[in-house]
Amino acid sequence: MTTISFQNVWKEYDGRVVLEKLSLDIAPHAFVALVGPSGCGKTTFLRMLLSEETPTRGRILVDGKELPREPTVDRGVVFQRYSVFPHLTVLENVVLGKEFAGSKFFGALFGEARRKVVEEALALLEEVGLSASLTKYPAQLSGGMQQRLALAQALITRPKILLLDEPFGALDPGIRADIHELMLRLWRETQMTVIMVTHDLSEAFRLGTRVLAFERKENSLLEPERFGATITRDLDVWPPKHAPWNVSAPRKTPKKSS
Ligand SMILES: Nc1ncnc2c1ncn2[C@@H]1O[C@H](COP(=O)(O)OP(=O)(O)OP(=O)(O)O)[C@@H](O)[C@H]1O
Repeated sequence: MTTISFQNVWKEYDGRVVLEKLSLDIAPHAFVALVGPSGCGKTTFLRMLLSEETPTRGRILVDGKELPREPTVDRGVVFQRYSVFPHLTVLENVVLGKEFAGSKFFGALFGEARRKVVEEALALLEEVGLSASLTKYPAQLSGGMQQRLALAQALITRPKILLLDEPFGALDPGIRADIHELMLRLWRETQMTVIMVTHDLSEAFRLGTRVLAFERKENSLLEPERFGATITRDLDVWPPKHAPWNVSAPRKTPKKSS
């Protein structure tokens, strides 16, 4: 079980404050949804958790230890415009995700080990609805299918922390609802902590156990670069999604008002 702690974290670019005074503890196995206006620093928050960016001030601790300086396979990510490997087929892309995780030196898997990974990849690809496209290349897939592939590639390593930057925004509503179910099932079946950026509030509450809103609290007309965004709302979502009685709760589709 993984705990994440932000201790007075600030992020500035060339003296421009993007994020400020971020202090929060994320409980083990949380599913945190981040919402906020465009440009308020949500992706920057994820990139700091991935070690693609470092805080200008403050500390980020995972299980009580400072984050490693480099990205590691126990932190998976799916970005909105994630590029899978164009020269590999759908199946090869997912298998490669596991091969990266299996060897520090990116060694290929052979024999029984490879057979098991291929089986796992096939099962995951079926869950994301790509079974009929195993031998296709990413350029032959729609944008939505490419995102499902990116998700399968990230999930096959069963990361301890999964970071999602609007991964479902491009999917059509039917597939999106199916992937929501898949995402919740995978999250429940593992100890994974998920942190997801979304612009869709209903998605935030549908998937999240906790919803964080980022916003700039103060603005200065004379010094527009002086203030960054911080957490302005921090809501626990009810009912708790960990509860066994909520696991197969039917989803209610809101009726459109005419
Ligand atoms: N490497 C960088 N160098 C300079 N400025 C950057 C860098 N990365 C991000 N920024 C700036 O930081 C601010 C926050 O960017 P970020 O992408 O984190 O916002 P966001 O909330 O994810 O936006 P959106 O919802 O539109 O995706 C933006 O003004 C952006 O221009």
